[in-house]
Amino acid sequence: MTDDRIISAAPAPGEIHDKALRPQTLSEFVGQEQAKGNLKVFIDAARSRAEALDHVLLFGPPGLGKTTLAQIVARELGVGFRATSGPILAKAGDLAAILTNLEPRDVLFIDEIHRLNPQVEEILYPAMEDHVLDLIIGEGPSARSVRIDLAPFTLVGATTRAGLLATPLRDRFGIPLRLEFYTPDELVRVISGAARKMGAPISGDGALEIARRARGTPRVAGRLLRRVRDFATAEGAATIDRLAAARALARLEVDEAGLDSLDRRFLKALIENYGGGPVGMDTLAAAIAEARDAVEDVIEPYLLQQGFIQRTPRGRMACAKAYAHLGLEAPRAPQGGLFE
Ligand SMILES: Nc1ncnc2c1ncn2[C@@H]1O[C@H](COP(=O)(O)OP(=O)(O)OP(=O)(O)O)[C@@H](O)[C@H]1O
Ligand SMILES: [Mg+2]
Repeated sequence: MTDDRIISAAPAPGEIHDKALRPQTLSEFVGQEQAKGNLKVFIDAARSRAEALDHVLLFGPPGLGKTTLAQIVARELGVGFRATSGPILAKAGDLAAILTNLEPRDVLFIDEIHRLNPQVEEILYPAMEDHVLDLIIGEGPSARSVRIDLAPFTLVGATTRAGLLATPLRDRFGIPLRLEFYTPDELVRVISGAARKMGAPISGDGALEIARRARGTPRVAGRLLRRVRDFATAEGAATIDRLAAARALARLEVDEAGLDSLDRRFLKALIENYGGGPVGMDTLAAAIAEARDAVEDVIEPYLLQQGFIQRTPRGRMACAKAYAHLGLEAPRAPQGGLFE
């Protein structure tokens, strides 16, 4: 299962520390400079006009800080925060109940908004556009529709891939923001901040060692930090330095590039079973016995971003870097059609 991985970007059940480590303000939120810069302008403008902020869509791979950013938006606006998620909202009435309870300018956060049921999505459209709810009361010939006015509110939606949203829904977000993978330097700041909050002394090069292997993802960085700290405690080390971090990460089977056994299994299957591709995602996911969604959300984005694999119209292909990483010889470019 993907979620058992130490470097899985999905939250583990009972990952309680996450909350305490969450940055509380925009200035405390590391990285994502472009998204943050734009957001700050729009938040300041909405505040000064005492209006609800336009609807915000946050998209990007898991664990990059979508939930954290949504909470920060509410805090910076000085308004209330309500959180729910696509799969939880089973019936239109569930969403209606939440919407009618919002105070003016509140932030409603809907995580996994690509998983809304179509009936729920339908009542969301007029709510987002005109701040009204159109409900049908009764059935058959006696059914009638009633319109309820809502307080102006801000919907913050989060999804791993904006392409999963229906176009009419996507178009109703005035502020779409893509979150990017973090650089190792940014992750060093995330890790140092988290270590300080945990009361775990860590050296600069210790933080860098973890950052380099955290797949550009703060949630992974936080999880690795906690495990590395456990190893350091067991060894009686006062400070987490580079060597302590490297030793612990080796024991966790996270390699130099931040790939774990599942990533390596994916690359191996692509190269050894399918000659480096191109091969379809369904075939590949089946080859490593994982759900296609999990592979597309969790494994693939980082491998793509790091240039281990390439997406082509005919399927996924291994790049030279993947062969090199696994210590395999890459085929020559003309025959193999290999990408650099
Ligand atoms: N920019 C950041 N600076 C510092 N810490 C961060 C940052 N972004 C995320 N984190 C930390 O990483 C963890 C994961 O963040 P968060 O839960 O917001 O991710 P997410 O994008 O909502 O993930 P998912 O898509 O899985 O819901 C949290 O513990 C949070 O404190
Ligand atoms: Mg989240």
